[in-house]
Amino acid sequence: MQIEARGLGKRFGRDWIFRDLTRTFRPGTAVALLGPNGSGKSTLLQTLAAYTLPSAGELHYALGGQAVRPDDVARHLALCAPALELIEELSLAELVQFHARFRPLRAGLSAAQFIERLQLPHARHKLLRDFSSGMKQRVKLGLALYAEAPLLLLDEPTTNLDRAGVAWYHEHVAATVAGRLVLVSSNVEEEYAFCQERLTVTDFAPRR
Ligand SMILES: Nc1ncnc2c1ncn2[C@@H]1O[C@H](COP(=O)(O)OP(=O)(O)OP(=O)(O)O)[C@@H](O)[C@H]1O
Repeated sequence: MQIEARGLGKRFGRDWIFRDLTRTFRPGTAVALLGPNGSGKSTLLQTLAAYTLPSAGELHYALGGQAVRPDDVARHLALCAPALELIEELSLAELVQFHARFRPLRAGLSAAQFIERLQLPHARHKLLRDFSSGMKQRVKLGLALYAEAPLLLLDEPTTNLDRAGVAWYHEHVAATVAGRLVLVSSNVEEEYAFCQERLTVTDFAPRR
């Protein structure tokens, strides 16, 4: 997926979060969206993902050289974000099966192999509501990383992960990012260290 932002701006009420952002995000690139708490990283991520409308400027999307309408971008993206809820009433095996109906796993990857990659085979019949917060985060990340989607959005991806979980994240990011456009919203160096490009949201904050 390629995203071209021209003069992009977003405001809530009278407050501009960012303005005049012009940049092309190319496939095969990982971009870290940086800035302090409340600076607008998640808002920028959501705007680029066409989850929320920009207040100014234009966004153009393309896949394999073909234009993609903003309304259709959701079909091509995989997202892991703190606000994203898992269906707590399902077991892990049920969740993976359900999720794959809407966002298929990468070609050739079975549900059983996917659960192995999560290193959670012992928990396959456990209900999500009984998972620890770190286990849930690993599931959320895995579903995004191993989805067949050319746009990968990671918002604070190592939230709730311990050292082993962070090592797991690094290994599986390295295995899945090739060829995709990856946007990582973060304040934690180790979760975006793999990104070739950086964008600091406050560089586009209007002076108050
Ligand atoms: N729906 C909304 N309505 C009004 N203001 C909002 C809305 N969403 C976000 N904001 C405001 O926009 C600003 C940027 O918020 P955002 O969550 O994008 O920051 P962030 O850089 O991701 O923060 P953090 O590092 O704390 O996650 C904040 O001042 C926030 O209060």
